Amino acid sequence: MFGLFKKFKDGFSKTVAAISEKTRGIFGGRSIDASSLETLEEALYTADFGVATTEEILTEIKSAYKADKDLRGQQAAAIGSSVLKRVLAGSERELTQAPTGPTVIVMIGVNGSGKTTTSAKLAWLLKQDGKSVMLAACDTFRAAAVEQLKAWATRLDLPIVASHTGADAAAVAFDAMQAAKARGCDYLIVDTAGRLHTKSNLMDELAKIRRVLQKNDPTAPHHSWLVVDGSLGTNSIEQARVFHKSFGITGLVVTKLDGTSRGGAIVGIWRELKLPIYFLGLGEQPEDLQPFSAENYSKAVFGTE
Ligand SMILES: Nc1nc2c(ncn2[C@@H]2O[C@H](COP(=O)(O)OP(=O)(O)OP(=O)(O)O)[C@@H](O)[C@H]2O)c(=O)[nH]1
Repeated sequence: MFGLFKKFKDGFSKTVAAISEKTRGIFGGRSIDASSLETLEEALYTADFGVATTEEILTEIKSAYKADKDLRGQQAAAIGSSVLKRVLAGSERELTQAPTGPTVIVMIGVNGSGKTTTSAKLAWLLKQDGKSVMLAACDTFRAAAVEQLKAWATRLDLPIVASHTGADAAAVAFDAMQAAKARGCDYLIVDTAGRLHTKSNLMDELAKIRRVLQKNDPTAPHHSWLVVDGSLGTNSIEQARVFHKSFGITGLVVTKLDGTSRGGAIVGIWRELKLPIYFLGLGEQPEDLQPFSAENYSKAVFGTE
């Protein structure tokens, strides 16, 4: 659904530029040599592909180079791209709808990771697909968060249940769930306050939100997604691990990849956590949330299309 290769290409342009600057455009067409292999290795580390993936890519390119001293940059890029696709096998997951009632998606993450923006973008995407969506403004902690989501709801013409800053987030979730059911909505997207996984009172709040959703539907929430700031690179892995342990994350959204040269981090995140990646944030506009595609990603970062 919705996948657009151009969005991936544009979204990862900083990562691609960083690799190509370092390697002086190795994938452009000229032949590979020992020194370009070395700079490629450096470039892959800089783009945050991590040790295991960088080694895997290099090993395969080196063995192709051994067999053919005239190996072209484009062939090396195709090898890199196919290694990525292999490593990322199983990482994509399409958003599915629950058999009955609203499918409830809860957005979780540390402060500023992009939860509010992602909630709005996802609602827009689903609306484009003909689904009815309701937003729940459960970030009652950050002063401007409720207004921010309300502004998105107005801009995108979406229903929203909101209260005031400081209100009980679980009470908002309860009301939103009832409203979504009463309206027969296909999806309910619950934005929550940013929190550090070390703050137990805020982690308790998440548990409470989950409990009140379950009062209305024992199978809810159907998705508990951790929204991860991709520009933090592999530093976000440990954070994700702890969230997963204490809350049971069912998937990831990786945001802000358009603003970073560390787009390789996605591979490390997948290798370490093995949590499905549903969507990527590749910009600030509604259409910049894209379903994760290992194929598009692999092609975009190695410029093989
Ligand atoms: N470039 C870019 N910016 C993004 C993306 N996603 C979010 N942002 C920006 O990141 C900033 C923080 O996003 P929010 O959605 O407010 O983050 P949040 O997680 O709701 O923040 P808290 O409620 O404080 O935890 C905003 O300025 C967003 O516009 C993205 O994919 N690309």
